Amino acid sequence: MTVTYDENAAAPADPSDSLFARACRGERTSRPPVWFMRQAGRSLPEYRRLREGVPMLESCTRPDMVTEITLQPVRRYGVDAAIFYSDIVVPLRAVGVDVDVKPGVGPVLGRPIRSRADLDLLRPLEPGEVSFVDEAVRALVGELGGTPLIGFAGAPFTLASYLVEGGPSKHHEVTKALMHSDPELWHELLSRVAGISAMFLDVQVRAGASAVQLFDSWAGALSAADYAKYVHPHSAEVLDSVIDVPRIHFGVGTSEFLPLMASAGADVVGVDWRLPLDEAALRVPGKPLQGNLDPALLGADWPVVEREVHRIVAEGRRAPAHIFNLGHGVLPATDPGVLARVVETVQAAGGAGVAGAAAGA
Ligand SMILES: Cc1c2[nH]c(c1CCC(=O)O)Cc1[nH]c(c(CCC(=O)O)c1C)Cc1[nH]c(c(CCC(=O)O)c1C)Cc1[nH]c(c(C)c1CCC(=O)O)C2
Repeated sequence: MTVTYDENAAAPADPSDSLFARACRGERTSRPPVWFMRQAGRSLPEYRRLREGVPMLESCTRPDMVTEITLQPVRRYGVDAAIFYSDIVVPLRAVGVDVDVKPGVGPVLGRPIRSRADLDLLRPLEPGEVSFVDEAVRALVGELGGTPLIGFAGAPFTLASYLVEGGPSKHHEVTKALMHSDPELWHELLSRVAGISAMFLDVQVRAGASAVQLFDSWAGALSAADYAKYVHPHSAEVLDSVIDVPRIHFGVGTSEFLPLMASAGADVVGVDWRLPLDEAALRVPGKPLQGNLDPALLGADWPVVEREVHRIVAEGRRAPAHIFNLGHGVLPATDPGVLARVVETVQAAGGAGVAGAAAGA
């Protein structure tokens, strides 16, 4: 026994040596790194206190608030990565789109974008228009030390759905009608949104983010054929533009076209709770996977949650590498105590302390 590297010991000083970064590169780790989508936010009392009286999108423009909110779950849970606190519509608002986030609803537009004339509203994002992002990322990278910071953006389809529908939509019917009736307008719209998302990621990466995640939360509303034709090229444009850091590509309900999500340019493929990770590993061979505990199950009795965590850790071993996460974001009513126990359980999995041999390091 010469290997002494303990993966549960204090994080290494360089985020690129972290367990999370190694898993992103496809290295097999002794236990999965763990973080949660929406780990910052309403499930945390300290978040609710800090946000009191400050509108969501305003909080995103205040680097002191962004920094504190991003750090809150890292302190509380000891997760293996931080995710930058912001929102997918922040860069849209920065270019002048009249969008707000309504509590309990989501992003809502003053006026939906549906015609060629409306496209003028979607001009390219200048980095200076989101200087508050640059500032907050730099502050965070300093505070986080060896813990990696994940930057993110909304994928073109998910953002376009909000823009075209004017708000959250169950069936995305106006969006789909536009996509099929006027493909030329559709592609121009997605290409503009892709440029904005790519620049939003670029700002975060240049400021020091260690990885990025592209969220295509509503892509699962599409058929594989429509995804391939109308969306894939634009998501690929965003992912291809990212330099030097790992790219996680996540969608909800996208199990039927997981290989397309991978081929759009993902280093890591995010999987929701519908598809077991061992099955996902067969669909995207060679790709590290991220996921996939059903966030709704966090409300079940602890033995249920614990069994699910163990199942997911075991199934994740069928992939080259696994990053433990939920299958979608933390729900606001989630008990933070349960998330803390999930982190503990994942971090104790896989023979903590005897990391080297199992990690094949
Ligand atoms: C679709 C989407 C949005 N925003 C986002 C997505 C993609 C991920 C997903 O599918 O969940 C991305 C997002 N939004 C937020 C983050 C921060 C980082 C994190 O994950 O912790 C991230 C990564 C903060 C937020 N974004 C939002 C909150 C809640 C705001 C509040 O405190 O009221 C947070 C913490 C608001 C928001 N913004 C959006 C919705 C649907 C909502 C919820 C509206 C509601 O139910 O009140 C759009």
